Amino acid sequence: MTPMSSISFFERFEADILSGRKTITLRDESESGLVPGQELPVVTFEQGRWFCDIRILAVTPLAFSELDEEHAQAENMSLPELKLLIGEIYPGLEQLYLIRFELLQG
Ligand SMILES: CC(=O)Nc1ccn([C@@H]2O[C@H](CO)[C@@H](O)[C@H]2O)c(=O)n1
Repeated sequence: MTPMSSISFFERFEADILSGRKTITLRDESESGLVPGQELPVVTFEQGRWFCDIRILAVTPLAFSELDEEHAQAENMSLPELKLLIGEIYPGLEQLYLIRFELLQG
């Protein structure tokens, strides 16, 4: 599988990522090949516009049913909001991957 050379986020999460309020993302298997220690550029999903670089800290399988308050807090939202959002992005998908990351400075 070709390694991912960038990761995209919906533009509406840009401010949360840049402020350090959002430190995880939940993705499907197609984006689970990231490796701890890997540094990569972050672009908007809508325009492909670069807005920061991140370092991957961990990639862990996580079932939708295991989502808890701690995950929601790391997403800077409530648990019901997070579950609704995941259900919209990945309808019916149980097997998610939790990707922890840190923001790299300038
Ligand atoms: C193409 C594609 O899937 N793009 C995605 C997928 C997910 N996410 C965010 O990650 C968290 C958990 O899913 C939530 O904050 C989501 O909004 C995102 O920004 N962009």
